Amino acid sequence: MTGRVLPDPPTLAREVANALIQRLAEAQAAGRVPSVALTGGTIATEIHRELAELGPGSAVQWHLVDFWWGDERFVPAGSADRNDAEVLRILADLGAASERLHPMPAVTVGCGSVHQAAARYGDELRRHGSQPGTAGEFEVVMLGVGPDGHVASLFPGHPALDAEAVAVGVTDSPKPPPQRITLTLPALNRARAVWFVASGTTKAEAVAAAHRPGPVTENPARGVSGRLETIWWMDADAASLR
Ligand SMILES: O=C1O[C@H](COP(=O)(O)O)[C@@H](O)[C@H](O)[C@H]1O
Repeated sequence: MTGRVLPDPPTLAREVANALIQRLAEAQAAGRVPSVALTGGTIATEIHRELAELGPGSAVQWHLVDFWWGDERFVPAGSADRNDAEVLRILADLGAASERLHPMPAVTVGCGSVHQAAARYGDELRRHGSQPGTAGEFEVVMLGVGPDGHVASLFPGHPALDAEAVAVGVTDSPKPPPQRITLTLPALNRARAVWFVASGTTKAEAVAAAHRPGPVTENPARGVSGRLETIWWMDADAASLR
């Protein structure tokens, strides 16, 4: 596990966006079509805005990247509550291929329950992973961290932490909105690299706890790591209690 500490949120966001661009370009140069799992959250929003600035003219072929989400709020498409609300437009502007954008299902008339929607997303990810030419794993999983140590929509003490399916529905998220879809620990752990992103003093205790050994159910961030790399990207405030 590696820690990268940047002085403040803007510097952190720029550094992570630059690193992601570099990682995607390297993966493409090595002949891979990388899959990235995006996250929601305060610092993630800033990272996405930096991608919008730095992405054009970079070495990344944006139409040859698959974008997935680690979790999503099960609300109507376009709702400001959705993790994909702003970044979908940013990715489209960068030239991402519409068939390589994989937003989690939104609430629509007749869409079924959040559990059915989660199962559909899991099927989509499994189908993609079994296609020839795909490694079936994420190049990078990005994860914001809640003040309670939640990652994606995997909350402390929640039964979803024990799920073995690829994605599950959550109906009782302690953080609103209550209905969410989340990738599970086994799915998030199918990653070459896991990058946690955390900023601000409200995250400091959760970040420190994630670095201590202990039960995953107390701090879900403890349960995720990359096969080749796990990086904690933090600003100085988030890193202050490590
Ligand atoms: O609800 C969520 O919260 C976390 C962290 O968000 P933040 O605003 O406290 O940084 C986020 O990572 C997750 O994707 C999201 O659904």
